[in-house]
Amino acid sequence: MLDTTAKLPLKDPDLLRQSNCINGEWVQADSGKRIAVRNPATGEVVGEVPAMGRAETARAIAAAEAALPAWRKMLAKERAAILRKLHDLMLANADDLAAIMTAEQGKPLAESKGEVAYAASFIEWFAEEGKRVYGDVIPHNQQGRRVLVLKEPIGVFAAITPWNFPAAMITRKAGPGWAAGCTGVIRPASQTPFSALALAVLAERAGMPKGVCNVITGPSGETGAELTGNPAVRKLSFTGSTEVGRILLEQCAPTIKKTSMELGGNAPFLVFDDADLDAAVQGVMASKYRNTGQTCVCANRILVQEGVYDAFAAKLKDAVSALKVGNGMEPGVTQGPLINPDAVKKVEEHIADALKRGALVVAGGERHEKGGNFFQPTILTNVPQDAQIFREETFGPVAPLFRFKTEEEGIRLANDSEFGLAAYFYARDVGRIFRVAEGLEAGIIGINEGIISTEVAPFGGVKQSGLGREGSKYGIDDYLEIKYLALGGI
Ligand SMILES: NC(=O)C1=CN([C@@H]2O[C@H](COP(=O)(O)OP(=O)(O)OC[C@H]3O[C@@H](n4cnc5c(N)ncnc54)[C@H](OP(=O)(O)O)[C@@H]3O)[C@@H](O)[C@H]2O)C=CC1
Ligand SMILES: O=C(O)CCCC(=O)O
Repeated sequence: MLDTTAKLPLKDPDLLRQSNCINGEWVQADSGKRIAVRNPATGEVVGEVPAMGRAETARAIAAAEAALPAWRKMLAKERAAILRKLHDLMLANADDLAAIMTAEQGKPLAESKGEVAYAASFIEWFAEEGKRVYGDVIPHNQQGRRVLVLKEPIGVFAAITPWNFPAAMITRKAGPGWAAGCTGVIRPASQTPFSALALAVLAERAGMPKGVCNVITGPSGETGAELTGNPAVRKLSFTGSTEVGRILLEQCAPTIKKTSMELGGNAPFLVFDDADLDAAVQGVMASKYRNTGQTCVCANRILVQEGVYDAFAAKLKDAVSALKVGNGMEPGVTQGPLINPDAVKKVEEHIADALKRGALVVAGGERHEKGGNFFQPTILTNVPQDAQIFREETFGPVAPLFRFKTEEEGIRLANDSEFGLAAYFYARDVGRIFRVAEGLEAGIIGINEGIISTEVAPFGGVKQSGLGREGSKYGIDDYLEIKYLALGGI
């Protein structure tokens, strides 16, 4: 195991674990194989984690299955007390959790701290929601009979999570799962396993019984095949690309698992003639450049009505010039690196394609002089609708500005995508606000608002952006089964 203490000084070095948590034991892969995790800002190895295979994944599932009866039998109030403690521990250790996250993911330290608080908020929220899982009494249509509806934990869940939100995408899944009385196996992205393992350390300290929280790392094919194929897993929750979501859905089909899929987006961001342009610029900055453009709800297509197009582009250019690119550990940095060299190539490809079709570079447009995975915050104008960037999620710091004439055209362009996760628009006319909000095909609509993420709201998409909702009172439903009791002879 690598000595990580010098590279990443933490107040509590025990939070950085290079082993996996199965049934409360901290273990290595049977093969002894390990995966190196690199800091995307420096290329340095942050540490190593076990390369678990199918057998170890099956053991983690068996541990969750064994822990299930006692955990589901506990009072929701008792589970909530443990979850509340976990929430408090996350906040108490926020500096260390943020440092671990920035080291493995690259986002600026302030954003990492924000994510730790966001991640903890799901634990707190669902600790409370778990106490309010009510059933129903349905009035019968015959004398002497009654119908009672119970909601019960679905069983063992699996969570497969991405690298862009190494903590929050876990707690948004495991929080409702644990609160509902389910036990689980968490399989984080290979690029960002340390945040997940640190959460397992804190869950243990919070008093979570052995086997309730298992975290495994390893090749996605093998671990994924077991998590989707094992009949003991009754629920899979995935956040990641639509392409992988499709594969996982297929793999879950033989054992008919309940699935939640939070997949790719291609968010339109409409700026109408009547918008407050300064507010719209702020909204784009918050939505587009958050996490260096690497979120599934980042504005991907900025559609600007022709009357305000030039003024908006000029204001956006000013705002982008204030961004500071660098290692997220450095003070003042607002844009960290992209996750890996492939991500940089994809951004370059989208820009080159747009330029070939007549777009103009207003800001950035190239790799950053710092080299590595750093890229300049970019604005493109006059982007045509046949550009690749119109169809595909860029997942990088590129704001492409498209032009539209009428409200109808704006809505049509916004909906011209197979995806439908988030959509945003800025306008002031109240009639327009309703027409556009109702006309947009997306699960989340930001209206004069660039940040739509909060634990109190249902997060999820329509069309090929996924299935199900996470967060809010609805987020626990996917971890519950409905059972109805038909009572006769009364
Ligand atoms: N909706 C979202 O929030 C996200 C969307 N994306 C989109 O996807 C693109 C590619 O990013 P990428 O990281 O490759 O996303 P992926 O969908 O490939 O990865 C997401 C998670 O799924 C795992 N995974 C990948 N393949 C399998 C498999 N066959 N079985 C089980 N698990 C699997 C990954 O593991 P491992 O890390 O080992 O590969 C990771 O934990 C991005 O550019 C972006 O457009 C990406 C991340 C999040
Ligand atoms: O990009 C994602 O994978 C999820 C978006 C994070 C959020 O805003 O909740």
